[in-house]
This record gives sequence, C-alpha cells and structure tokens, in this order.
Amino acid sequence: MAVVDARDVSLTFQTADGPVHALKDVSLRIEKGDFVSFIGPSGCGKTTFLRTIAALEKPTGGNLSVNGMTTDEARRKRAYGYVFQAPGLYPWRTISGNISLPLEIMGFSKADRQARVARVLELVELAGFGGKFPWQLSGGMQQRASIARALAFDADILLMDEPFGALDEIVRDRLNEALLELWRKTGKTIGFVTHSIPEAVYLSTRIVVMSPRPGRITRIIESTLPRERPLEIRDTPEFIRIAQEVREGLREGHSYD
Ligand SMILES: Nc1ncnc2c1ncn2[C@@H]1O[C@H](COP(=O)(O)OP(=O)(O)OP(=O)(O)O)[C@@H](O)[C@H]1O
Repeated sequence: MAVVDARDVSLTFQTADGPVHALKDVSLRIEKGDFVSFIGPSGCGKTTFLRTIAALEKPTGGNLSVNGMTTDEARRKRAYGYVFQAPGLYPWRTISGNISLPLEIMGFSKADRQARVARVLELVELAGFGGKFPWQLSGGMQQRASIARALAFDADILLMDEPFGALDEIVRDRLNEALLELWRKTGKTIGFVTHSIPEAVYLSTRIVVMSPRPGRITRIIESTLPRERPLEIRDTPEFIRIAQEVREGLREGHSYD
C-alpha cells in the first residue's frame, strides 16, 4: 500500500480575481521510505500539494489517500510531522519546551514527553541544548529544533516545506547531510519542497518537477544514486546527469507569460 496515493488531484481556489488552478490532475504514489522532493517555479503548487497531503487543504477534485485513509483520518492518527519554512519556535519557551508543546496538546504524559524530547534532540544533534531559548541558537540549530518538534510524536511521514531555504550554503550542506542520516536511521517517508536543484538531487529517491498555471507535475525523475551519499557525490557524473534532467524538466514546464 502506498503511503500517499494521489489520483488526478485538483485544487482550484476561488479568488476575487477569478479561479486559481493551484493543482490540476496531480497523480503520484509515494511509497514507504521514499524521499520525494518537489521542485518548480514559484506558484506551481508545491506548498499546496504538501498542505493537501497534510489535510490542511481540501482537493476540489480527484482522490487522495494517506496510509489507505482519508487525509483527515490520517491527521487524526498523527501520520504527519510538518516542518515550515521558518522555524516558528516560541521565544518564551526553551527548545525542550517548544518540542514538548505538541506532545502536551496531544496529552502525552510528562515522563513520556521528557523521554521523547531527549530522543529527538539526540537525533538532530542538539542534545545539551534543550534548556536554551531559541534566540540563543543559530538559524540552522533553530531549524533542527523545529525538525525535532515534527519528529517528537513519531509520525511516519515528514512533510518539509523549504526548511533550509533561508540558510547559508555551508549550513544548508550540513543540514542536508544530517537530514539524510536521520532519514536512513528512522526509515521515515519524506516529502520535501525546494527551489534548489542540487538539494533535490542530493536528498531524493524521486524528484517531482512541477509547472504553474495550472499547477501540475511535468516530470518524475527516479534517482539512481545510492542511499549512502557523501556530499562529494555532487561532483560525480551521475549526480550531474540527474541535475541536468531536472533542469530540462524545469525548462520544459516554464512559460514566460
Ligand atoms: N489560500 C489561497 N487562496 C488563493 N490562492 C492561493 C491560496 N494558496 C495558494 N494560492 C495560489 O495557488 C498557487 C500555488 O501556490 P503555492 O504556494 O502552492 O505555490 P508554490 O509552488 O509553493 O510557490 P512558492 O515556491 O512561491 O512557495 C499560486 O498561484 C498561489 O497564489
């Protein structure tokens, strides 16, 4: 059974300026343990598709199931962790307090919360920083804390909307490596939005290229890279070939109107 099974999913927003076709006939299967990146120009529906999977938006057409359930059911079963572009940590709470907040809302016991916070801090290599406040941490560390928060209730699926877009390249490289490591350790299924071709190629088992007006999938590229990926893999002919394929896909779907 696919983790995400989208069949001809469409979503049209009705706006004052008329309908906006954010998604049109999007069909995609995401299998357990896949790392799927969504790439495409601004407005092609990447965020909308991620939000639709997470039951934050409702499709206006087609069928979408998650773990064989409706997206609402999957959300009630805590199938998703969601990481936003900005870390969104509360400045008056410590890092541990921020990670613990969704667990408090979900009614986890104090002992369970403490154990989970300790485990995810370790996973994102922030053990020892739980007592700090967000403003005492660098941007990259804050983003790792927000990933820890999304991991704390052990959702199968991690949905990440351009989590590293605001970070400098060196920090981004490190976090990309750390994310791959975390993915290998946990076996989670990841949906990841990015504007960066190297980031998409480095991280993904599959790269979904999208195009706007209407938002649709123009290409799905299967990665032939091994799962074990040192950063230097980016200099190999295989990596460069996949990056070229993504670039061609983007060019095909690009219109200048
Ligand atoms: N709530 C909404 N109401 C009306 N239109 C919306 C809404 N949300 C998104 N849209 C429109 O749907 C289209 C797709 O938006 P979306 O944010 O999914 O694109 P994106 O590919 O994630 O873009 P970006 O890379 O800029 O984040 C855009 O034209 C956007 O203006």
